[in-house]
Formats: sequence, structure tokens, C-alpha cells
Amino acid sequence: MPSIKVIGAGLAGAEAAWQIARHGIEVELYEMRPIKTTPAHHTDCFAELVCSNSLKGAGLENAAGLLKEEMRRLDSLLMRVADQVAVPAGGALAVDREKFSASVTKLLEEHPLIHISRQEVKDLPMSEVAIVATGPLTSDELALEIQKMTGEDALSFYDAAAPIVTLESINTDKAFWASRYDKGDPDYLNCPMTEEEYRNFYNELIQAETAEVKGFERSKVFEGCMPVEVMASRGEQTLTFGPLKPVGLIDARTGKRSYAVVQLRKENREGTLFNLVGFQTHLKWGEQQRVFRLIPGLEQAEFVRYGVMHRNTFLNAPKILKSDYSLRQAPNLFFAGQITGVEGYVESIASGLVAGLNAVRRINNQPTLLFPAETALGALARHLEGSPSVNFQPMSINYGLLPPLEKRIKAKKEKNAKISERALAKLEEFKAAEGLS
Ligand SMILES: Cc1cc2nc3c(=O)[nH]c(=O)nc-3n(C[C@H](O)[C@H](O)[C@H](O)COP(=O)(O)OP(=O)(O)OC[C@H]3O[C@@H](n4cnc5c(N)ncnc54)[C@H](O)[C@@H]3O)c2cc1C
Repeated sequence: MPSIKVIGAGLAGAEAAWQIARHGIEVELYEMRPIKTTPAHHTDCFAELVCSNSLKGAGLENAAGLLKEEMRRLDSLLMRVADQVAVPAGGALAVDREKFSASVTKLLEEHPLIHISRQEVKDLPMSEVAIVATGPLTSDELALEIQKMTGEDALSFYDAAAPIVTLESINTDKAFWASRYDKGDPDYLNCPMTEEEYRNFYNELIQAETAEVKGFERSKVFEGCMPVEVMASRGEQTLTFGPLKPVGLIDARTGKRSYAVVQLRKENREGTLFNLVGFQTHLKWGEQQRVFRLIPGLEQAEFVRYGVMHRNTFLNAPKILKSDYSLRQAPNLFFAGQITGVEGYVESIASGLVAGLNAVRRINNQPTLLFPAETALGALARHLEGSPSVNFQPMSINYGLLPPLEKRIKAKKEKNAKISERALAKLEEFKAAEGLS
């Protein structure tokens, strides 16, 4: 009996394994947890939701809702289980995370065609048909293998996030509302610094203790999400030409420009939370509180989230993958999930579904599938071809062709429902033509 290897039983791998098995093909499913875990996972279950329990919008007038509906129509296991364990969440599909992953695990474990090995895979299977779905936290050794194989020297990057503070804890006697050059509404809160205050802040910042991030190298951070302390270490004035630049920010109360300004931007619609713009950081949490409270106006700041940094492994998909999720240089090897550059739970599951179907096609010597561009699945797959909205940055790659659809969704719900209707009709046509059930 031919079989297909699936490496990683996260969201993409679990869905891919199911799709393969339901086509009557044996699956060897490899998962390294609990023998080796990742910094984000907490359980040994498959398809663990590592952070939020939301699978985004449920309605058909939004892109994520359409993507989920298309998956249901292709007998997605994860969608079926999600619907069974849904919890009330307004217009979103949210799930009981424990029931969700426990149920997926049980169904895969009980499937007669799925053989599970709890072990870390360290080599890429080159001769047989296989899917790599090891996620943004792919184990180091395998990541190195992928890097060697693809020749990419930019497989692994680090994402950093800025801290968030409450509005009520900001001293608005010191901070002032304005947007740079008075463009648009004065939506930012600005904390002005004198030269002395800046120097004091700068000296504390460059000496503050950072949290340890295994394997972190400064060279592997995108300029766009460079931690503030790393940027500061380039020179005393770097921040005043970067996130703390004072140009175009005049405090109406004094009519003057300050030596440096820290800007805070609304984090939520209610405007009760603000993030420190450009303050991505991996300082220790206690140090974040100590140093950032030196900023005038933030002396009493209450931090609802501290800045964090995590590894994010992904491929330069437009360069090395085909839009059927296979590797250009090794067509039997497919990639799925966040490692391909897709962002989010739902998108990871969807890529696993399509990669699973295509691996089946490959082993049966049939041409692989390319879903029509009008469908959400087709739009998602096209991010692999490097459609214009795709750039080589983690967490910024969305649906490829879907943003225009999403824009239209905002404009008119009814119109969007029609777009979705057409997408689903196209999907049904495609299913019939390709003999998909
Ligand atoms: C910290 C964090 C928070 C996130 N929060 C959200 C969120 O709230 N909402 C959202 O939509 N998206 C979120 N994402 C993004 C993304 O949707 C998830 O990471 C998603 O789980 C990706 O699915 P995946 O299948 O690609 O990877 P995963 O679900 O991570 O699955 C990969 C699996 O492969 C296993 N594995 C790794 N290496 C090996 C190996 N060598 N051998 C065997 N097994 C291996 C891992 O143990 C894991 O089980 C988050 C990502 C991170 C890192």
C-alpha cells in the first residue's frame, strides 16, 4: 500500500492527514510533542490552538467565513469538529479549545489508515510523497534541513510585539493628542521628552536586561519589527531619527517641538488601550515596566501586555513553492500551514486541506488541483505565486487575492454575500469537474 508522510500534527498537518486518509491512502503522521515541545504549545494534543480560541468570522459576508464554508464543503475534519464544539462568540466561530483538539486527536488516532509516531523528524523525506506542516516553531534541526534543501538563508525570523498600556494610567497632563504634521484626526497620544529625559531613558534602555530567546540573532530580525533596544544600541541618536522622532509633532500647549517624542496608538476600538509605537521589545517584563515608566506621562503606566519576541519559521514561498503547495525543486514534497507564509488558524487549516488533496493526486499520478481564483481556497493558494499583496514578511501575508474582496465586504454586505455565493457556485463546479467529494 502506498502511504504519505505528514510531518507535524498541528492545524495544517491534522487536516492534511484526514484528507489523505479519507481518500483511502495510508498516512504516517509524525508529531514531536510531548517528547519535544514548542514554546507556544501546552498540550500533547493535535491541532492545538496556541493562543486565541477564535476561528474568526462565521458569516459568509467575510473572507474567513467563506474560507471555512468552502472547507466544510470539502469535508474538512477540523471544521466539522469546530462546529461541534463551538461556543457563543457573536459573529465569530469560537471553540472550546480543549474539546476541539482532544476530539481531533481521538478521531485521527482511531482512524485505521492513520499511523501515528510521536517523534521529532530531523530529515526531509525526499523520495516519497510527503507534507511538511511543522509550523512557525519548526524544530531547529528540521528547520536547518529545510534551509539546506531550499538554499534559503532567510528561513527563520523573529517577530516582536510592542507593549500595551491602559489609557486611564497615562498622565494626559504630560502627554498630548496630535498626529504627525496634523494629518487626519489627532489620534495619537504623544509623550514629549526633554534632552535630559531622553538621555536618561536611553541610558537605562541600552543597559536593561533582555529576556533570553534561544537562537536569537540580531541579523534575523526584520527592520520593520526591530526591537527598540536593538535599534537603540546602534547609537544614541538612532531613536530620535526613528520611532522617537519629534518632527511634525508640536505640543499645542507650548507651541514647541520636543527633543524626542514617544507616540502611543489606539489598540482597541473603544480607545481604552494604547500600544507604544515602535516599541517592539524583548526586554524582561520587569525591565519593560521600569524603563518605559521613565517616559514622561507613563510614570504610572499599567501594562496589560508586555512586549514579546518569538521565532517564526517560514519559507520564501513565491520563490520556492508552486501554487499547489509543492516544492519547485522536489515536486513530491509539499508544505502546508504557517511555514508557507499563510497567517492564522483558518488559513493554516485551509492550506493543509489543499496540500492533503494534492499529495493524494501526486501519489495517484494525477495532476494537482488549482482551485479557481474566485474561491477563497484558490485565492489563498495564489499567495504562493507571489501575488502583488504578498511580500516576504512573516505575519503579513494574507489571502493574496482576498484583500480586495475584504474591502468590498466592508462596503456592502449584500454585495459580498453575492460574491460568496458565486465563489461557492464556482467551488461546486470545480468539485464536479475534478471528481471531488
Ligand atoms: C505564539 C503564537 C500565537 C498565535 N496565535 C494565533 C491566534 O491567536 N490566532 C490565529 O489565527 N493564529 C495564531 N497564530 C498563527 C498560526 O495560526 C498558528 O501558529 C497555527 O497553529 C499554525 O498552524 P500550523 O499547522 O502551521 O502549525 P502548528 O499548529 O504549530 O503545528 C505544527 C506542529 O508540528 C510539530 N513539529 C514541529 N517540528 C516538528 C518536527 N521536526 N517533527 C515532528 N513534529 C514537529 C509541532 O509540535 C506542532 O504540533 C499564532 C502563532 C504563534 C507562534
